Amino acid sequence: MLAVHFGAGNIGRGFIGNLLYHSKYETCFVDVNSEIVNLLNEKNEYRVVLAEPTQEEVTIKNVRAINSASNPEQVIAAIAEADLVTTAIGPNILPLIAGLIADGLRKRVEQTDKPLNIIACENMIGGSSLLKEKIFEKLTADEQSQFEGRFGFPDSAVDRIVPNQVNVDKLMVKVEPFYEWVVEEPKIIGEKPPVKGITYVQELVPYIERKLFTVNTGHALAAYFGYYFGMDTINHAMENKQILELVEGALKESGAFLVEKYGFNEEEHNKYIQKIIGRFSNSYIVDEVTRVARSPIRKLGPNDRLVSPARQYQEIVGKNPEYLLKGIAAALMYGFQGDEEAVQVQAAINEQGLETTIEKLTQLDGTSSLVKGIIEQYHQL
Ligand SMILES: NC(=O)C1=CN([C@@H]2O[C@H](COP(=O)(O)OP(=O)(O)OC[C@H]3O[C@@H](n4cnc5c(N)ncnc54)[C@H](O)[C@@H]3O)[C@@H](O)[C@H]2O)C=CC1
Ligand SMILES: O=P(O)(O)OC[C@H]1O[C@](O)(CO)[C@@H](O)[C@@H]1O
Repeated sequence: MLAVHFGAGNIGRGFIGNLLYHSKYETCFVDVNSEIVNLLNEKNEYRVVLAEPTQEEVTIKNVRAINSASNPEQVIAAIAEADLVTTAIGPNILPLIAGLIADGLRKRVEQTDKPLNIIACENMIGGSSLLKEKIFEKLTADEQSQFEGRFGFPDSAVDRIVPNQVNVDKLMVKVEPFYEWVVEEPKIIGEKPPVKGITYVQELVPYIERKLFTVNTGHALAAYFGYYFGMDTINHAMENKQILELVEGALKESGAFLVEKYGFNEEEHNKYIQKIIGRFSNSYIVDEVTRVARSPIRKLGPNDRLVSPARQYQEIVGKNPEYLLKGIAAALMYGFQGDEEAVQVQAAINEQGLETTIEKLTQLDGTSSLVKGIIEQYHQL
């Protein structure tokens, strides 16, 4: 079985590639980083090390790679033959690979009528659906109806913390032991990809909201408050009592609406929160706050990990959240010069003012109590 995976980065090698290998796939990575592509083709294997006391190590074999910038025709040929296509490249990059995938699918229909599933493994709601939309924009109406029944784009939720790392062995990747990959079954076309480690569910939304608004909300808050209080890494931030309380406070707020909305068991959900806080505090992982805080414009978006839980808390619980709004304020203050989006946010606040910037980024109404609450928290910080 052949899997074509876009993005040979942390999640690509450390998580998805790992599961694909253990499920007997040959994995063809597609990336634009020529160093990583060349190394993968030279070695055809790499190591994954677990960030825990045992430092257990596995060797992932049966891998190769294609540089899509220089060899797009090879990517097209690989998609035409693939049994599964996956991505872990970042939400902002998905639209950029849509044309190449569309060409691959065109070639495939000339060669075979075998169905294919394309699964985006990104930190976002509806990643595969977005990729489908962008691919379908490239197609004629006839192609759209032909592709509709043949290619599935099930959405998915992926959870595994893999920090940025510089290792002597450049292919080696250190990952936390925990992982979860949930895929929506109804949108699969043909047989379910037999990947050991995928949990197939009938309805993904509760899983992805629980994950995004707990793991990613808490992580982002640890990063934004960590940066605000001058911390370098997430586990150092979590050692700070004040930050721990702020993160726990926000997760109790997101938990309150998640439990109400989806009927999760409250006690189980509290255990889930504590488990996640434990994962953030893993001292075997050196995860810089600037990685977890990256791309604040994306993270301040209306459907992302900060604004969506704040809005849903207000709608479902019936009052303004406190910690989530404080977290949004901390994200607005994030001024790391090495992050282009952080620089843009600071410039927007200086040039257009706080309220207009909040409105533009979050798409919340400037007169709403949520925006007023964010402004109040911003001035208190
Ligand atoms: N690192 C983590 O702990 C987690 C990350 N994620 C999500 O997984 C996705 C990937 O994140 P990471 O692996 O951490 O990022 P990363 O930066 O380590 O890897 C991304 C890879 O995509 C490649 N890439 C960029 N543009 C490309 C293009 N046009 N075509 C092909 N490849 C391209 C890059 O060269 C890089 O190797 C993101 O959506 C992230 O939110 C999800 C869960 C956990
Ligand atoms: O990858 P994003 O969306 O920038 O979010 C940052 C953080 O969220 C996580 O992916 C957790 O799932 C972190 O490991 C991580 O990097």
